[in-house]
Amino acid sequence: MMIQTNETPAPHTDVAPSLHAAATQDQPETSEAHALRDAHALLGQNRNYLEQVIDGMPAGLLVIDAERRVRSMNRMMAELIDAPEESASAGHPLARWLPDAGLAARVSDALATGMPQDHILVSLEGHPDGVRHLEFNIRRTEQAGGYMLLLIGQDITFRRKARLRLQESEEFFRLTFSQAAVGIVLLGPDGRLLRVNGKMAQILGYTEIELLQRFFQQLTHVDDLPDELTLVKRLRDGEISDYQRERRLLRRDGTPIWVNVSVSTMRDAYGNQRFISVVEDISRRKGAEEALLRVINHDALTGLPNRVLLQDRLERAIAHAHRAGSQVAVMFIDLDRFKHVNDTLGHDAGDQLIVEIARRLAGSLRESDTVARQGGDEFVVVLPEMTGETDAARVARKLLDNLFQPLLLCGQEVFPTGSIGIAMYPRDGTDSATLLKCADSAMYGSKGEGGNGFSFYMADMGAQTALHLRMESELQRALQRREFVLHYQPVVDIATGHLGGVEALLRWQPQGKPMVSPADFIPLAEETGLIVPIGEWVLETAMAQQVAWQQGGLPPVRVSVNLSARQFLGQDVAQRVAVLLEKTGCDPRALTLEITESVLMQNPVAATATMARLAAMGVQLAIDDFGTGYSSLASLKRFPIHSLKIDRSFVSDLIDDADDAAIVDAVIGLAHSMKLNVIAEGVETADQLAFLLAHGCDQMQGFCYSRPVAPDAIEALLRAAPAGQGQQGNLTTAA
Ligand SMILES: Nc1nc2c(ncn2[C@@H]2O[C@@H]3COP(=O)(O)O[C@H]4[C@@H](O)[C@H](n5cnc6c(=O)[nH]c(N)nc65)O[C@@H]4COP(=O)(O)O[C@H]3[C@H]2O)c(=O)[nH]1
Repeated sequence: MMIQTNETPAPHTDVAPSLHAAATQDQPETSEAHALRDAHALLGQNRNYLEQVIDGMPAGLLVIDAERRVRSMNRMMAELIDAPEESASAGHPLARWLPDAGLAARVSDALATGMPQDHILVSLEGHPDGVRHLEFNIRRTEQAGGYMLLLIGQDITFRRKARLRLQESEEFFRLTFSQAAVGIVLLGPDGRLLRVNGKMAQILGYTEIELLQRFFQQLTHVDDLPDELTLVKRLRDGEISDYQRERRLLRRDGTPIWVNVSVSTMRDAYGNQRFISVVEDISRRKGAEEALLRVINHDALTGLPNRVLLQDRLERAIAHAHRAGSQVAVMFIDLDRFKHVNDTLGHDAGDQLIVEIARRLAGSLRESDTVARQGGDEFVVVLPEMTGETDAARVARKLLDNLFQPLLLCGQEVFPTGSIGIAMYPRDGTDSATLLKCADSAMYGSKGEGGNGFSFYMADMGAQTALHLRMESELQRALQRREFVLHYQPVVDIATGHLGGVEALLRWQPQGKPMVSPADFIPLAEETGLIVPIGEWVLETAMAQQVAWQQGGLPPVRVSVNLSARQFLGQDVAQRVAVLLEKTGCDPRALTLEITESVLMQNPVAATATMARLAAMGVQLAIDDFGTGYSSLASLKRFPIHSLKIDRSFVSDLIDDADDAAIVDAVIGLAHSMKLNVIAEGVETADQLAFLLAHGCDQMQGFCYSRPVAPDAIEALLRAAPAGQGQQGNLTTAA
């Protein structure tokens, strides 16, 4: 640095030799000269010192005169403005090194006003490291009557870049925070929301301001709150530094929304503990997951849990009961005659019925109970926390009552009923598979008792189920092996004792085994659907027999055939009968079809239509087991029937029970008023016969006349007494 002073324009180096020369002459030095020499020496020292200080300054210093010419600059300034040697730059105009209009203007101001000029930014292009940013402060000094300006410059390139970068990153973070696709929340240790971004507000349906007045405790679903509070406490206590969970938060309208929250702990600039929570809306994924789970765990038709979910619920109920020392009831429910609905009214009606049954079952139970669709027309109910069988029986009764409500299917009124089997945990089993198996067996027990009821599992039911299964396959084989035969029971005109006809009754004679009663296998055949081919065989055989007797020269005999529920309601029976009449050549007027009263009442509309078609063909129709189905005689008016068969149970107590006698009497009277032929079943004694005769009953069947017998026994009877003119006889011994 060149220090230019006012006392002499010459550099100090010029002064020193002369002073030195004066001292070397052998002349005594005057005290003035001595003082002057000392002063010069001191001045030289000071100047050196000053030059060193100025050159060592961490700032650049540049001195210009009033003409804006560079008078001097320190080394730092030379470096900053990329000027050559200090001396080489002296005398050059300032603009040569700092061609900046802003600086020039401030220089003018400083010269003109003497006011300090600060924070003047100058950017110099062309530096090998890129643009260099300098900050100048200007001070005016007076020297030798003129003004000089001191320009103090600092390289702020790095600081400026750093600030720019800081600004950029602040802006970046501000944008990231406000425009992030995830919700971001800053929380205080008490759970108060201190900052939230727009996405968070959007997820929850609040404004950002509204959220800032809330605590996370208010925004968390009650089911998730305990876990959340535990985790926040652990964060606060420093046990963990972050956590991540799937949670339900509450939207402004109170609806829950699934989110994924990642919470971590941090300290703010003042050292306060804060939690930063990143919240991601996962409701769509959860929705898809839940939809998938529903598909996996629920029955598509009814929306009820399926067997997968049932298994889970049952196991939970068992585990809970195990802990609580309570009981669980498992109910297996099977609809009675469901296949019949499917067959007669079609699958849509079947589906409709299943949906309605599901609704009724679910509506009869508490939320803690489970009703699942096991498949087809089978449902399973799990009742946790039972105190015993009485509890379970009460629910079963309620279920049956609620099922048995009229339902319109394809314009027809249907009264659904079901059979319920009940197994109890822990008495009948301690695992889900055993309990389900027991309930299933018990259900078969209930079916065997005629349906529309419930049975508890009993230890030997497993054996019964196995027996049923065996019989089912044996029945199937029986048809192929021709193990079925028909026996015929005479129907006698009471007044004359003449043979009025015969009833065909099925017998199963398995090879090498005792004969099986139809009462033992018809319900099973009905349940499994085997009754359809078996019934078809019966019809065809009975018709063929009727024709054979007639072709054998015997007088025409009326043959009655029993039609099962499934046969009558489940297939186009009129069409089948027509085909068989045609095939066998049987006269329709010689055929009576017997339908039980309960079958008629199951679906009166369909029954009327079928009966009308049969009657139009000339076939006669009889109501079997009358009195057991609770229908009134008046309700039979609409059916085109010819005969009424009074159930055996009324006839058997006729003599001892005045009520039964009154009923039989009333039935005979009313039936006659409706021009119906009355047949009494199961007449075993002469007293019963006498009563019936006295009360005008038309016909009878019973052991007192004949048991059901093989066809040749009937043939013998017919030969002895032609139909219509038959004589009283006793064929009982032939049975
Ligand atoms: N105790 C007593 N019983 C008498 C007397 N007279 C007749 N019986 C019995 O009463 C039943 C009358 O037939 P059902 O009421 O139609 O009752 C029938 C009928 O509902 C059904 N069934 C029999 N054959 C067929 C058939 O071919 N098709 C269908 N669908 N069901 C049949 O099986 C039931 C029982 O048939 P079965 O065992 O042959 O029993 C017959 C017959 O043997 C009597 O004086 N005293």
